Amino acid sequence: MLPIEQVYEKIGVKAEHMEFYGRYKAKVDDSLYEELKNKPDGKLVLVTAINPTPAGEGKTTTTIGLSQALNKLGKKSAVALREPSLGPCMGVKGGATGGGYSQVVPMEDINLHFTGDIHAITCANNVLSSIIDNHIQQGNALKIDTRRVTWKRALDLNDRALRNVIVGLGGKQNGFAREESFQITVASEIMAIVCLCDDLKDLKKRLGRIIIGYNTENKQITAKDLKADGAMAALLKDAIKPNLVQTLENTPAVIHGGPFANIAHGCNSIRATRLALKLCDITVTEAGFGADLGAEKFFDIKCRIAGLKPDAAVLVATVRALKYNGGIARDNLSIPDVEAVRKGFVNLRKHIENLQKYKVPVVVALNAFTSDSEDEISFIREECAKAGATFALSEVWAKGGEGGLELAQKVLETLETKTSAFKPLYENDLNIEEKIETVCKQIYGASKINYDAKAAAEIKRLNKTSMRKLPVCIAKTQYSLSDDPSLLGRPEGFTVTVREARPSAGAGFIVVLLGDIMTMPGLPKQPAAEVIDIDENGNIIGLF
Ligand SMILES: Nc1ncnc2c1ncn2[C@@H]1O[C@H](COP(=O)(O)OP(=O)(O)O)[C@@H](O)[C@H]1O
Ligand SMILES: O=COP(=O)(O)O
Ligand SMILES: [Mg+2]
Repeated sequence: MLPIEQVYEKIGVKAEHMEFYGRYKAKVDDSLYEELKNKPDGKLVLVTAINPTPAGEGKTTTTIGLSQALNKLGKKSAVALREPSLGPCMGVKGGATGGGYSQVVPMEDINLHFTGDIHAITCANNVLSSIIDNHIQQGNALKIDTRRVTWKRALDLNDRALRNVIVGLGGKQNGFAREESFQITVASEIMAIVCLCDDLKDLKKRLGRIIIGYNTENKQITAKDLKADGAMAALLKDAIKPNLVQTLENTPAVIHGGPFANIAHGCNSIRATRLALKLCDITVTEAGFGADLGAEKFFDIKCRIAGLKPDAAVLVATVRALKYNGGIARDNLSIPDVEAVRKGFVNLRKHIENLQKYKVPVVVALNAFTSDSEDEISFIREECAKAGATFALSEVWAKGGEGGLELAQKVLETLETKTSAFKPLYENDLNIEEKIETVCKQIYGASKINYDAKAAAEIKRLNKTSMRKLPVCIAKTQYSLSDDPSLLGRPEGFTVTVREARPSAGAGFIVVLLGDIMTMPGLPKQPAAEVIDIDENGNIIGLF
């Protein structure tokens, strides 16, 4: 690693703009963006993927490798990534710093506590919870209905035992007993607000707008009603500043905000992306899980709110995920099987069609695994050609930037020869059901949408308020285009069920939960935590 100021001096960032967190990490405050804001933006490339296996298909790895390759070709390129959550780190997927020779470093720091942003977001979330319960204990002047507190406590871990708890037990001195639920911090509305706010002033306004629940006269109660917005903003003073680190090839990596894309909007912060666009020719960013989740939310929420216009999209596919979508069990995904690849190819084709609906040029990147066979790779290359999709084989995991030259050249060609006519999928003036229907039918391929009674009533109520014009943020399984994780490939003619709808008035979208999606994941049978350790020299081992 190079001392972090040496990495950023190359793209014009002076040390005086940087707040150092050791030699290899820094934060940057608004003064740098203020100096650069009249500069023209560089190009914006989104990296998304087909529906993944539980291990993930290499979007973050490809994002990093592509940017390294673009730098090798003499372009000034940076990555804009999300921060890892401790949930997956200790759970199934592990960290979120890429892999192989395409990683951001120092990976142990970034994957664990980084610069404390997610801890600060957890505290801001929970100071609001403590103020709510204290308000009720101290006479409840706002007449908060303790059965209708919608605000949840947060913790950045996978802990199913916290999904449904009771707080306030133990008698009068401990407050009023009520049902409570924890969500993982990356699903918190505070995380979304940090990712979508323009600056400190906007952050505070958004925090004040958070709806924490309703009172006994059915009036919605906000964080501002409880005078909590100031303290929350104070706790987030540093968390709203983007983090600067580097890749294994010493190229710039701006990392900030960490919402998942299944239970939240899945994109890194607007502030980090805007900054990267001023600092370099090509910003490569990513959005979580498959294009039905991360890319849809990147386009219809982040780009809409920020006025960003993506210039190209890289759609990551893997032989293993195509076979998984072709019906092969997880344990057999390394066995060559062109027939299974052919069957699963329908998923890739659907995502190509979906991305074309946003009028953004697409490049398919096949993220090569050592277990891939020549026949499987050739089949995918030929089928992409038949589908008229630009294709590149990416070996960035095994070779770093060197392995991404074909992909970088295809992306550069696309940027030079194809124009993006990006447009969100739906207009703000549709009502909430119409927005849900547009995404579910056009992107997922659903033929019918069912609404649980409670969700239908809440949507009916929201349509009568100014929140009718907000975009929807659909939470559903990442494994299937539908809301049923067992329906792989390209399911058609299916029905999805809206279980819950709730306003994130601060973030500026309506959260819509489909199927059995939960906002507090659980740990698996063998959590990654079991293989993480620290040796006598203080080196962390087992983190991946
Ligand atoms: N080509 C590859 N070969 C082997 N492992 C890979 C490859 N690409 C990614 N991985 C690993 O797969 C996991 C998921 O990669 P990641 O880039 O985090 O995917 P995503 O961002 O799509 O979830 C990581 O552990 C990463 O190291
Ligand atoms: O929200 C999920 O992000 P990844 O797909 O990068 O794990
Ligand atoms: Mg990722």
